Amino acid sequence: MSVRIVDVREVTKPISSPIRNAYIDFTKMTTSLVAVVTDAVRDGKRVVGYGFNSNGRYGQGGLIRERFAPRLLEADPKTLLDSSGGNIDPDKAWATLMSNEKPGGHGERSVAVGTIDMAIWDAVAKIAGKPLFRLLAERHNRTADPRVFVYAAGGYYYPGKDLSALRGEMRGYLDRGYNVVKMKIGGASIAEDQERIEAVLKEIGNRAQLAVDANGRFDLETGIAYAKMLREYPLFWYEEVGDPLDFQLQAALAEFYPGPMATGENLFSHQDARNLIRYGGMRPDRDWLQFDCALSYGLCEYLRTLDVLKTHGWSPSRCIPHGGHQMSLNIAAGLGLGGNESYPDLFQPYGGFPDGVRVENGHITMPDLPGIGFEGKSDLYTEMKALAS
Ligand SMILES: O=C([O-])CC(=O)C(=O)O
Ligand SMILES: [Mg+2]
Repeated sequence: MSVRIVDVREVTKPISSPIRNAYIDFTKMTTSLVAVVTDAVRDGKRVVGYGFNSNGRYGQGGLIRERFAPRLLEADPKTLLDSSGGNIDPDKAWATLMSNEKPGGHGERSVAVGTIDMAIWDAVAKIAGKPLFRLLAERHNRTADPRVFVYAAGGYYYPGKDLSALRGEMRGYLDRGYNVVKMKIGGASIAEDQERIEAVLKEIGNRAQLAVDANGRFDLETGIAYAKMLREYPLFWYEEVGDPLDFQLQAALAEFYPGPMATGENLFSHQDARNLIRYGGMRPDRDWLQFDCALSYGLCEYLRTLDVLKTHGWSPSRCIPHGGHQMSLNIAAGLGLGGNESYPDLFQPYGGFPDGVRVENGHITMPDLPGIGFEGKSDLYTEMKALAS
């Protein structure tokens, strides 16, 4: 039985909150929600794949509706099929989306394509009748591991938030089963940030580790000043110190920071990822890579990024993607990434886990739901269904 994409729908939704990192506030943040409607039927229901983009970049309604969705809908349906003819080939769909696009200049376009790519993979796994993580493991001759490390990201600057509120937030994450928590730095003076870090470390004691995230705010001098302060603490990582494309800054920083560094959430292509690995001084024995497929041309591109890493001696287990969505949970469980971010109280209903999934010892276990598993998260699925119906 042949399959066809009959519609691609997009709606832009708010994911706003009054939080602030060192670079932006999220008072006007939005996301694009996409439905790829097929004519396939499984369990008596039409198969619809869903996707959305991660926080930090805004909804991509214009690009999706005007440029990318029409390419998919105008393509000869046969050119999008796999060799069996019974399912969509995500790489063929991806090539169609990217037809007549020049190389370079990754950003915004990569978010739009990543969002549609998520919906296509969801549809492909649903048509195959499998969880996406199991489909990926099979296609890559691996054994899926449904148990995935997750950490709690938060610790934002927030109007009126004092140290006791910050400590309370972190205590809440430990009570929910996390053993790594993350907080923002670089949005206050170094003395004030040090006070915030010490307050959190006192709160979490030896029950958890702390990661800190500067969101690309620092120049080299400030990044080094913070490195000298931070290296006195046993941190899980020091994240995104300077501009995402300033590989020389990242490499210079390694000389002042022996502990783990993390970066990559604002690199949007395998070529940019390769430049980070070539020139950024990142160390495969301790550092972490945070490329987020939902911002960077999707899973088809992420697979190319993983190939780049392999060529340069990096294990997929050094990747813990940004974004806190179920797509990266599937990639982690299927392809052996080191884990995934999560934001326990933010960006709902898009982030998080299917209903009933609990964090235990810093890990979740993926339920066996067809596709990415969105149908298992009722608040999210309510929004998705409204778009498709
Ligand atoms: O605050 C943000 O933009 C999100 C972020 O950096 C992260 O989750 O690492
Ligand atoms: Mg970050």
